[in-house]
Amino acid sequence: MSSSFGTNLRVTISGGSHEPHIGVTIAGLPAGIPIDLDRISQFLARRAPGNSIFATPRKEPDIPEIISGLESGRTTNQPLIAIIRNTNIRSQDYGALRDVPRPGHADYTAAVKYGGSVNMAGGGPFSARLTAPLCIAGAIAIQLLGGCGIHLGAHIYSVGGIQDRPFDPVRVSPADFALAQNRAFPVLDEAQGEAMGEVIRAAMTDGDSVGGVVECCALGLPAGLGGPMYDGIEGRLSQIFFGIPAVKGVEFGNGFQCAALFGSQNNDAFCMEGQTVRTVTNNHGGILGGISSGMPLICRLAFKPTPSIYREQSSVSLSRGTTERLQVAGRHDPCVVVRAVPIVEAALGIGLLDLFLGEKALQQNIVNLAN
Ligand SMILES: Cc1cc2nc3c(=O)[nH]c(=O)nc-3n(C[C@H](O)[C@H](O)[C@H](O)COP(=O)(O)O)c2cc1C
Ligand SMILES: C=C(O[C@@H]1CC(C(=O)O)=C[C@@H](OP(=O)(O)O)[C@H]1O)C(=O)O
Repeated sequence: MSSSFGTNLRVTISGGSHEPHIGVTIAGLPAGIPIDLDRISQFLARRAPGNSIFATPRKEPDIPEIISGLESGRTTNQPLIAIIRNTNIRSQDYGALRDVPRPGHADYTAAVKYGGSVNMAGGGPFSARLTAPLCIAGAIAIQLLGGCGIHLGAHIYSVGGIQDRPFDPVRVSPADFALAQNRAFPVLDEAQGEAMGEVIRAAMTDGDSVGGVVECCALGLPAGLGGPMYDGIEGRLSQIFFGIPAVKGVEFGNGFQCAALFGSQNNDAFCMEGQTVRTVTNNHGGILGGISSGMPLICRLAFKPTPSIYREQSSVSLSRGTTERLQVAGRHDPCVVVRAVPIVEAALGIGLLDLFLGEKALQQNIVNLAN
C-alpha cells in the first residue's frame, strides 16, 4: 500500500483514523525556510471535524506536532515529520462492517484486497481523517508559494445542484479567496450558501447525504510551468486530487463543457496587457499543452455524497453469502464538500510546489525565502 506522492517534494501520509496518530513526512523542502506554525493550525482548523452541524460530530483538536525537520522555526535538511494524535475513537461503530460492507465505502474492496490485515475501523487508511496530515503539508506548501507571489483559494461551487457564484476565470483575485476562507460555510455568495445549507439539512432529516463540487484557483503562476504528456500540470495535479476520498471527477478550465463548443467559441484569443501575453477569455483554465499559460489556473473537483448514510440499505454478508439489511452507525459528514475546501487547497498547493521545485529557473525563488 503506497501512501507517497510527488517528485521533487515527496509527501508520505501515515497512520489510520482509529490508530494512535496520523502523520506526514515531507521530503524535499529546501533548508532554512521559516514556517509559521500558527498558520498551519489555522489551516487545519478549517478542515477539522466536529465544528458545525454540517460536519461529522467526531470532535478532534487536530493539533500538529512537528517531531523532526524544523529547528528554531526554520526547515532543516531533514524531511519534515509531523503527527496529529487521534483523541476521539469509537471503533465499536465499525465491528459489523467487517462482514457486511457499506455500499459506497471501501469496506468491500479493502476486504478483497487486504483481508483482515488492515485496521478498517473508521475507514482506516481510506478515511478522510488522513486529509488532516495532507493539510499540514498543504499549509506549508501554500506558505512557500505565497512567498513567491503565488496565491490560491477554493470555495464550494455547488451542493446538490445549487450553485455558488463561480470564480471569474479572467479577473479572479485574492480577495475572492479571502471571502470564502473567512466563512464557516465557504462560498462566495452567502444567499446561495444558505440554499445549499437547506439541501444538506433536508438530506440529514432523510437519513441521507448529498454531493457537491469544489472549485479552486491559483494566481501568479509564471507561464511555462509543467510540460507535455506525463509532465503535464493536469495529470500531476489530478493524481493528488484523486487521492482525496470521495473525489470522482476533476475538470480544468471549462472542463466537460468544452465538448459542446465549436473551436471558434472555445479558443481563448491572445492579447497584450502591457508587456505580458494574456488571453481575453480563460476556457483553458491557465493550462495549454500541460504547461501554465500565466492565466489563472482553474479546476473543479466533484465529490460524491458521503457513503455512510443512516437510512437502511441493502448489502451482503461476506462470510455467509447472504443478502442483508444494513443500518450504519457512527458519526458522519452529511456533505463532505463543506470540509473539503481546505483539503483541495492543500492538494493544489502541494502539487504546484512540487512542479515549482522541478523548474531550475524557479527553484532560486524558494531558496531565497531562507534569507
Ligand atoms: C472531508 C471528507 C469527509 C468525509 N467524511 C466521511 C464520513 O463521515 N463518512 C463516510 O462514510 N465517508 C466520508 N468521506 C468519504 C469517504 O472517506 C470515501 O468515500 C471512502 O473512503 C471511499 O473512497 P472513494 O469514495 O474515493 O471511493 C469523507 C470524505 C471527505 C473528503
Ligand atoms: C474524523 C474525521 O472524519 C471521519 C471521516 C470518515 C470517513 O469514512 O472518511 C468517517 C468518520 O470517522 P469516525 O467514524 O471515526 O468518526 C468521520 O468522522 C476527520 O475528517 O478528521
